[in-house]
Amino acid sequence: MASISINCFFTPQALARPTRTKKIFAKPSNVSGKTRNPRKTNLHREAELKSRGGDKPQPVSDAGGEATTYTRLPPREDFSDVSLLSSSYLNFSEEVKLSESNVAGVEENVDTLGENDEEDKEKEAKSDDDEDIWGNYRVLDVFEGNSGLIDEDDDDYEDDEVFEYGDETDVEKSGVKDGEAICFSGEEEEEEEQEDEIGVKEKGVPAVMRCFDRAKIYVKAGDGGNGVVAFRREKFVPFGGPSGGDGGRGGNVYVEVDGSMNSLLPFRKSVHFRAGRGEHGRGKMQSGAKGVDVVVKVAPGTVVRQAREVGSEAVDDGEEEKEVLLELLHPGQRALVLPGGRGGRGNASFKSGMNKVPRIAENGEEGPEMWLDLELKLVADVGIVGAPNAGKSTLLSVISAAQPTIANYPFTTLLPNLGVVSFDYDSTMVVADLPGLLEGAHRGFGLGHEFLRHTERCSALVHVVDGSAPQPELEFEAVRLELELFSPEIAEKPYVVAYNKMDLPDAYEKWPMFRETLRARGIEPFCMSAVQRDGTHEVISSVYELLKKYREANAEAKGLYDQANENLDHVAKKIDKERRAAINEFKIFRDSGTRAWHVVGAGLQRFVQMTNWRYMDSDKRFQHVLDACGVNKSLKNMGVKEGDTVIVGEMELVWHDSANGSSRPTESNKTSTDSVRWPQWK
Ligand SMILES: Nc1nc2c(ncn2[C@@H]2O[C@H](COP(=O)(O)OP(=O)(O)OP(=O)(O)O)[C@@H](O)[C@H]2O)c(=O)[nH]1
Ligand SMILES: [Mg+2]
Repeated sequence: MASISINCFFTPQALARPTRTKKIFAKPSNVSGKTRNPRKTNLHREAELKSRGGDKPQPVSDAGGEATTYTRLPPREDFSDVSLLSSSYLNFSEEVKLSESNVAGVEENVDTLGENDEEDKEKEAKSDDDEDIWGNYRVLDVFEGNSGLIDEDDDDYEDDEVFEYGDETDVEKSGVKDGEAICFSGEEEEEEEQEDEIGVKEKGVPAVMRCFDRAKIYVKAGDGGNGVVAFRREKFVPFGGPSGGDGGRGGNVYVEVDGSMNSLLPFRKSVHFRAGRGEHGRGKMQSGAKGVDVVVKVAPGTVVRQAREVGSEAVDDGEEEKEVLLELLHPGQRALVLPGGRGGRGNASFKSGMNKVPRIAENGEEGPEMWLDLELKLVADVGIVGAPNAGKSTLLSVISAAQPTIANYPFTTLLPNLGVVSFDYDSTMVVADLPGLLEGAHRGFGLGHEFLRHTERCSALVHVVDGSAPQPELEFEAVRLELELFSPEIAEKPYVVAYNKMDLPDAYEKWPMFRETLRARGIEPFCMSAVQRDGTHEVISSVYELLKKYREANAEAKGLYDQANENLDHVAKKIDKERRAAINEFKIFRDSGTRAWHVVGAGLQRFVQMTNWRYMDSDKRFQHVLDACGVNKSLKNMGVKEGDTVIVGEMELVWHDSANGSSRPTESNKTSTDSVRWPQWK
């Protein structure tokens, strides 16, 4: 702490604010507001200098240059917004089970839900930040007796008024009870965007049919609970020492494969998944409980990618690179996607030989958040492809217990149907009946294109040809060509050709010709009448043989694949690593528009977020850390001047040069705006 008295001080200006109401609630994250977000002003940055090595020596300010003081600017937001506080009871927790009820009735709900309702719900959810307020309030209670330094003025009562958020009506309205994870339903802004993205291809398809195999969801891990400052007070135990417990860890977000799901349709209703936040620490060395995890259930065959944040200012260049995070194929597979935020340390953790009475505690770390793109690729062994109306669904209905819609017009099948074909007790295969393919399908004509990617996972294909078509050979060629154009990998898969509708005289007559044409190409076609169940067994036996060969050939590779994917927590590990960046890795920019200095670094940002400004020692620690990690020095080298705005993480401060070394806030400032209820720092 010696460096503080010599050099720089960051003194939250909130200390100089006339009432203590806002001071108590002031959160650094709210101080800078959205427009102050350093990331958003990157475009206007004039200079970019790295903290180490790349610093350009700049003339140091004349005024003093020795001692400096930072002063925090007052927050702009109104913290007495009762609507925000109303949801501070929300405890997000418990597993999210995507029940069937989510699926049912989507069609009606999607159209009728008002946008305003959704916005309101989103606001309520976002205000879970206000749990800090709740936590702080409880901390204050602990120290009610030590209030020698407290202003019991009217403002305090205002505080209390603000805290009358036991208005459970709002909570009830939101439909969220304690111990429940939160999912919002209906059409969302991001959902609209999602539809826009694929709307071009899927124009004319009913809303409920769209996106069933693609979804965009928002996941957020729970914030850590706050640590508290407390001291042991007991009869006959003088100087009991610090006893503030640590906050609990926030809940994790998992993605798990649910074997009973076969589409991503439930995500049209439920987009947001938030894990519960950790409980705050308490006196008597009691640590807070861990937040409850959220498990997002997906269908087997779901590919998870990181999505571009909805509303982000990133230039949308259409096919932006999306990293595949996970491929979840087998029921029961579970991946940790987002780890919960760390709990803040209580003052017991800060006890040291030098400081036996620490009056400092940390906020819990904010849980990471992310938008995820989910894409479902069916895990079928065999795919039935062919032109529209060829009899694909009829074939599936005959060989399995599936009951797809069958009708005498093209595009009866809009979504793939799955059926299980069993020859014996242990010889089964999953067969998918796909929507018909048209010429130009690879360019997006018709419906089949959207679903062709499902065949990427199939081991073999059955190509059904409509024998009653004017020229079955041409129809066969056209579909083959589409497959090849869409993906050479699909075209290389082993396949069986089934010439259908042999019961019709027309088809029967064309059969010899068709067979000869294909034989000339080295393909031995099968003929059948799906309606009459003639010849279907041969077709299916033949494709099963292909499948067996494929399975045998891939048995070894599959074993290796499963082993490699046993631990699916790599996403969380990566995120954790990014968040735990060293505190002395930062960059300093100067915004050309606002002329503010931005100090940007993941480690620093996390430090600022976890600093609880209500405790006096936090200021000291903050200044000490900024000094120790070289921020002050770098700023001075770059030519920061008296009165300049400096934004560190999400904290906005004003740089003050001072001629004398003791530029702490005056005593009067401290007492008039004091907000702490424990022994004053001397
Ligand atoms: N006569 C006769 N009609 C058949 C046969 N197989 C299917 N059909 C008829 O052909 C029509 C289309 O059958 P679907 O099974 O719906 O054809 P599909 O290939 O699934 O068609 P889409 O889903 O639209 O691509 C229906 O009217 C069936 O009854 C058959 O072997 N003989
Ligand atoms: Mg069909």
